[in-house]
Amino acid sequence: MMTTIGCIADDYTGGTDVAAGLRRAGLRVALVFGVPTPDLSLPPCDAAVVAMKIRTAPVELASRHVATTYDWLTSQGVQRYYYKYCSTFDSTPEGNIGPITDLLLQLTGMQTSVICPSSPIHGRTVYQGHLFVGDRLLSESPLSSHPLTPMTDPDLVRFLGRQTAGRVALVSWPEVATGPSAVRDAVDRLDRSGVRHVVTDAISAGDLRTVATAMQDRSLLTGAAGLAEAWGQLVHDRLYDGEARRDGGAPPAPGTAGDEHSATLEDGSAGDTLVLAGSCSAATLGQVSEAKAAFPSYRLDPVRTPDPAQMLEEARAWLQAQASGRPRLIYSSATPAEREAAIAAMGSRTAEHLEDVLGALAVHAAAAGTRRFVVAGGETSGAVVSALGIRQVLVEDELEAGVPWCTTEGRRPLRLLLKSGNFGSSRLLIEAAP
Ligand SMILES: Nc1ncnc2c1ncn2[C@@H]1O[C@H](COP(=O)(O)OP(=O)(O)OP(=O)(O)O)[C@@H](O)[C@H]1O
Ligand SMILES: O=C(O)[C@@H](O)C(=O)CO
Repeated sequence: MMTTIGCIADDYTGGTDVAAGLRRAGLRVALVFGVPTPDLSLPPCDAAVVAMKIRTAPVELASRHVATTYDWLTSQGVQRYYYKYCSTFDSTPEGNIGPITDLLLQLTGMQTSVICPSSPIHGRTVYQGHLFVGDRLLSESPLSSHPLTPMTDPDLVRFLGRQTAGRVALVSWPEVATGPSAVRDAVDRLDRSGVRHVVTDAISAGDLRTVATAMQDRSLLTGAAGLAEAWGQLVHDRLYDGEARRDGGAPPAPGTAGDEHSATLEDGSAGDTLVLAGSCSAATLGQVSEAKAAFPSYRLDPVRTPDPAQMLEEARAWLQAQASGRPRLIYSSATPAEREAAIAAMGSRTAEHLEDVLGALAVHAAAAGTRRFVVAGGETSGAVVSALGIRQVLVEDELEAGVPWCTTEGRRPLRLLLKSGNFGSSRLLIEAAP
């Protein structure tokens, strides 16, 4: 079986989100965490997602990781590439969306790419080049106070223009509404005039389908999970001509069936769930507040304990004192004012320290027998998954849109739910930890 789409996601929850979208499109999806090493090979799948931790990495480092990943995907037979960034375009004026797209254009030999973060299933839409979160402009949404990538400019053409030397232009909604050939003609025209990045409006799943149809034969598309799902549907229809979309379709693990994995875990340790929250998004803060009322919780508070080693020690002692077989929550999630106080107490590396502490706590819990981990936040998920040494997972059912369960291979699999900061209903953490 040929792997048709190779997707490079710039953070771990972005990886699970896009894997869920491709799976929803009916494709068999493999999900790899971190820069793949040459010894790693893909299981049979239609689409492969490599989830990386490069959203806020220095441009040079992120570019190196992407080039290595691109080569690896190519060595696995991939011929079409998707660069998945956040549906809220999380990045800084320095990068990395512009520089990484430029690099992938160069590697694929393409002149232009579409830039389409629209993901209506999550309430993200792009109109006249402006990114909306629900009914608010990006700059008026809670993303404007994100701890790592505060998004204060909703104009994607202008904002991306700061990240790249390439020309950026817009294909606006009236052209998208006209249909795939109008979009194709508009992009071709811009292509000929030297434009490298074409922001495309899209306010509905139908618009994404139009953009995907127009661009489906290109070697490189970029966007959030929405465009990937639309592209995945076209690929599915081509690969499985006339077949109904299968419900999911994770690739089978060598020697075991995914369902057996789930059954073992559900039988033995469903209650023994550790919830780790590092996301400070509005959605996560609401979910943490509900979860705190439902099961034992512990707050990592840099103001109370500014020394990271001591913070880890105290949290580990708390964890050890909890009865096993019950959900537990450890969180650093905080409001903007609390974060400011945290940074004043712990210093400029506060975010990194907190990620490290949460990762170390996951390792500690796994050694003590916990098999289910629920993690809130992309960077936080990256830290936890790396600390646990997880390289590859099967993508299974979504608990909520864009939040799928993932299962590791092997005799004692771990179940992971990696939740994007802004995703999910207020009860998501409770639903995830029965
Ligand atoms: N109390 C705190 N003070 C300062 N920084 C914090 C605090 N708690 C968490 N952080 C940091 O904030 C960052 C949150 O980013 P993360 O990607 O995990 O969540 P998110 O951005 O909401 O999620 P996503 O990327 O999925 O949208 C992490 O680096 C985390 O360590
Ligand atoms: O696109 C999104 O909003 C998410 O998949 C994400 O990238 C969160 O980090």
